[in-house]
Parts: sequence; structure tokens; C-alpha cells
Amino acid sequence: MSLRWQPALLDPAMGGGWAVVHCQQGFLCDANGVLFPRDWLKRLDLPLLSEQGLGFFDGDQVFLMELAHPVEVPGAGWQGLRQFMMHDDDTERFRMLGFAAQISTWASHHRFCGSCGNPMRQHATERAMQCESCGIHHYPRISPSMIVLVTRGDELLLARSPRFAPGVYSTLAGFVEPGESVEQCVRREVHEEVGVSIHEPQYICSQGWPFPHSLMLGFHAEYASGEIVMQPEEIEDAGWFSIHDLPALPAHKSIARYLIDLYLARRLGRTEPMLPG
Ligand SMILES: NC(=O)c1ccc[n+]([C@@H]2O[C@H](COP(=O)([O-])OP(=O)(O)OC[C@H]3O[C@@H](n4cnc5c(N)ncnc54)[C@H](O)[C@@H]3O)[C@@H](O)[C@H]2O)c1
Ligand SMILES: [Mg+2]
Ligand SMILES: [Zn+2]
Repeated sequence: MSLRWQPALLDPAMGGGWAVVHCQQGFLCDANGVLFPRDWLKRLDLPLLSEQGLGFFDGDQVFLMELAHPVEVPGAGWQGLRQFMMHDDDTERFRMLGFAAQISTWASHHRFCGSCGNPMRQHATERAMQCESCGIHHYPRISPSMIVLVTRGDELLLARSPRFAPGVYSTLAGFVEPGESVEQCVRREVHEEVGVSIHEPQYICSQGWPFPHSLMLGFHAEYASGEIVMQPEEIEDAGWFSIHDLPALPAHKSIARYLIDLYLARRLGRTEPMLPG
């Protein structure tokens, strides 16, 4: 299957092509979508912070134009990446926007060298920012994170963070620490967040999660021992939920929901879900 979205290193000094326009408010979009003719955009007086070559969508060159602040463009508006994820069924377009958002975050956070403080510039042959003075490279930042569904027969251990939409319960998640294996991270995070011990976690699948730069590594683990003790800052509520009486769950496009739906399908003999993206 050929994918409509293919990342590639394109030189932003080249003219032509299409561009996605991004700022802290999200992406510019109009009735035709998120791709605008780049030469047309260049004629508008946009507060351009930087440009990056992103890759090819449907075979056409796509660049990122990063703005310092949102501007009014007649007939167009700004939409956040989460809205595209929730309301857009074009997964290839979401993959492109997720990539663009991660490149945008990384590039705008690496305008100056963290080592010597001088300006950074784009590397000519790699997706990297390079210091003009000391030569140090910074590659796009990806943060590995584990996400795990803990089960006990017909019961799922689900929890809610204060950041979640009201009523929604999800699987446990957390960032991998330096020097730790993902499996060690799963056991540590489960113990920190809800105080229980688990049997050896089984890897299921992964999902790139551009909010802002996580790589979710999804696991299933069977409960081993312990009572639920919630970590006060991270977990607002946690409990065992019967597969026949579940609370509101995360969005279908998340790996959290996939892990839950996969377990339900296997337990109840239903068709297995498809991992989104
Ligand atoms: N796709 C999904 O289904 C799904 C579901 C749940 C969580 N997530 C993502 O998983 C990631 C981790 O989940 P969490 O928020 O529960 O993490 P967590 O339990 O490790 O705690 C979050 C806290 O970690 C710290 N932190 C932030 N960025 C960090 C980094 N890069 N490295 C180390 N620590 C950092 C902050 O103090 C933050 O409040 C987040 O990006 C979240 O958006 C994705
Ligand atoms: Mg967590
Ligand atoms: Zn430097």
C-alpha cells in the first residue's frame, strides 16, 4: 500500500510547492483543507518565524511555514491538532499534520544553541538543527512513553488524571526515564500511580503521539498483587471496572482505547479493532 504522506528532507530555499501554516493556535485551514500554494502565501505579509521542508503529500512537495503569532487570512481559520485528530477521518492528513507539529515544536525550541547560546541553523543533509558556532546537532525530540492496560480476569484497572474530560477513565501511562527499559518503566509507573504489582508486561503495539512528541509503547499486563493506592498529583481516581460496566473511555483514535477494545474483543470473542494511524 502506498502512503499518501511521505516525510522527506526538502530544502526550504526552493520555491513552489504547498505549505501548511502553523502557529501556537494550530494550523491554518479553509474549505479546501490545510495545504496552501506556497508562492501565494509568500505574497501575504505573514509573520514568518521559519520554514522547513516536510515531505510529499499525494506526490506534491509540502513545506511548513511557522508563524510568530496567528493572523487573519480571509476565508480561513485556525484549528488545533487535537481537533484534526478527533474530527478528521483522513488519517494520512493527520499523520502529516502530526509530523509538522512535532517538527514545528522542535525547530522553534532550538533556534538557539543550548550549549553556547549562538543561533542554530537547519542542517543541509539531515533533519537536524546545527549550531553555527560550536557545531552541536539537535535532532527532533521524541519521548518514549509506556501505556498499559492492567487486567484481572473480567476487570480492567482504569484511572483518571485531572487533565481528562469529565467522567473519562483510561489506561495508565508515563514517560520512560533515562537508563530504564520500557518494561521497567511499565512496572515503575504502575506502582507509582496506583500502587499495585503486575506480572511481566506483554508488548502489543505502538503509536506516534504528537502531543507534543511522545512515542506510545502499548502493553498489556496481568495484575499480580496489592491494593490500589493513588498517586495524589497524577491520579484523581482509579478503580477496577467490570468489562460489562465500563465508564466513559478515551477517544477511538487513541492507543489507550485500542488496548481496551482489543482486550474486550479477545475476552468476549468479538472482532478485533484496528489500531488507528
Ligand atoms: N495516545 C494515548 O492513548 C495516550 C493516553 C494516555 C497518555 N498519553 C500520553 O502519554 C504521555 C505520558 O503520559 P502521562 O502524562 O501520564 O506521563 P507521566 O505519568 O510520566 O506524568 C506526566 C508528568 O511527567 C512530566 N513530564 C512531561 N514531559 C516529560 C518528558 N518528556 N519526560 C519525562 N517527564 C515528563 C511532567 O511533570 C508531567 O506532568 C503523555 O504525552 C500523554 O499525552 C497518550
Ligand atoms: Mg501518567
Ligand atoms: Zn553552540
